[in-house]
Amino acid sequence: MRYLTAGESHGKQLTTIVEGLPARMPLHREKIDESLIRRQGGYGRGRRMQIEKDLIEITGGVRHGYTLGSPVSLILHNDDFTHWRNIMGEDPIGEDEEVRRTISRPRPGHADLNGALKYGHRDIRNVLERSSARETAARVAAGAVAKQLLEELGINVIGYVNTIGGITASYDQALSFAQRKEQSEQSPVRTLDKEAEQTMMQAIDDAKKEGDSIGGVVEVMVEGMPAGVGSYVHYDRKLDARIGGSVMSINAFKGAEFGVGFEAANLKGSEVHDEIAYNEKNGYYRKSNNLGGFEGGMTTGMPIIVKGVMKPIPTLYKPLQSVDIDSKEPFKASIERSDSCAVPAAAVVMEHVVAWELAKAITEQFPSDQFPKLKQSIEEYKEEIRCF
Ligand SMILES: Cc1cc2nc3c(=O)[nH]c(=O)nc-3n(C[C@H](O)[C@H](O)[C@H](O)COP(=O)(O)O)c2cc1C
Ligand SMILES: C=C(O[C@@H]1CC(C(=O)O)=C[C@@H](OP(=O)(O)O)[C@H]1O)C(=O)O
Repeated sequence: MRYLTAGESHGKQLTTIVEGLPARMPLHREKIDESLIRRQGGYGRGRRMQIEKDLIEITGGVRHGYTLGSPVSLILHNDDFTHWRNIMGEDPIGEDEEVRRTISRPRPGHADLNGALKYGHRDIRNVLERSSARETAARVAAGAVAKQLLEELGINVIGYVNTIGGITASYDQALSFAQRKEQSEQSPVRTLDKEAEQTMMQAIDDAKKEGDSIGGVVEVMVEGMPAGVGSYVHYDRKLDARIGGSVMSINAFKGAEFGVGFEAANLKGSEVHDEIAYNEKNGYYRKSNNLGGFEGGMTTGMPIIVKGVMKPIPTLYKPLQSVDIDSKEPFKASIERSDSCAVPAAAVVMEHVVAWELAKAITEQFPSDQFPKLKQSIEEYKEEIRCF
């Protein structure tokens, strides 16, 4: 499976083309919409999210609620385009001053300066339109398709907030998938810790008041993945590495860790490695899950626990020092309308990029032209490893 996205933040629409999905898989548009609406929410977002109402239009690859095996094409209209028609239209510009006004003061922390240098854009708008995290809506659409494939196979994925602006949620590690899902969905900051929620919201308000921004950590939990998905034989088939790369590809994400992650550096082997046990009902299982569901680039069959760290949003209402690329004079960076904290929204994005990588690995490993055969093959594999 693979997908491509196209579209600018204030352009007409975002397009996602998903290729390689099994044929005859049920696909519900409403479930994609649910994911998109969840991504739009979360405390700390700016005014743009009040303008957009992200709903998907399926324009190919699906008939009467089932995939055909042909590419699935998903369209997401940018409602804000009506305000940007002059600035973002594809036709050559005329003499209108308003249209020709360009952005020449790159924001530290965004893609502005590097993108301008790389593509030779003197108008930084040509960079920021595509580097904007608006594109994560198109990625969530692809992930929502992947989630439907996984759900049909009994695999569930949920993302929630672990830390915002230095405030870390504390919660019982034994919380079930269903509890994590319910609690995160009820929380305005999508955390599992009711007490930390208020302090997190206060931290977002404080940052906003100061014209500043804050980041955080999000966590994704996956239940129901059978052991042995992924591979140890080549770097590019190690599933934890693929997930890590995908998490890092989310705008503003700076790192990923599985299970105890970086803390492993401070622990002994006996404190890290998850002892192996067996019972007839479930087959092999681990007595702990310190490694977050991966060994040797393959799933262990334990829940996958992966964290991603998001830096603070680069656009600041109290802008940082920058250099105007026209005059070369020092200036304050340009101020674009912005979120002050997008960590809760990013939890939904990460949930969907992880889901994509899992669905992709499954369709590579099992026969996947026809969805009923894929489902049957996974059932047989689960039984095989239970008795192994
Ligand atoms: C959901 C989400 C919303 C974001 N909103 C903004 C925003 O409003 N303003 C901003 O400057 N950056 C925002 N970002 C972060 C930038 O898109 C990101 O920092 C930029 O693309 C540069 O890429 P890098 O940080 O990965 O290096 C957001 C990121 C995510 C995931
Ligand atoms: C549009 C989205 O996020 C945008 C991501 C973003 C950025 O620089 O990454 C900047 C802001 O764009 P705007 O200036 O239009 O308000 C965010 O709103 C979205 O998440 O759908």
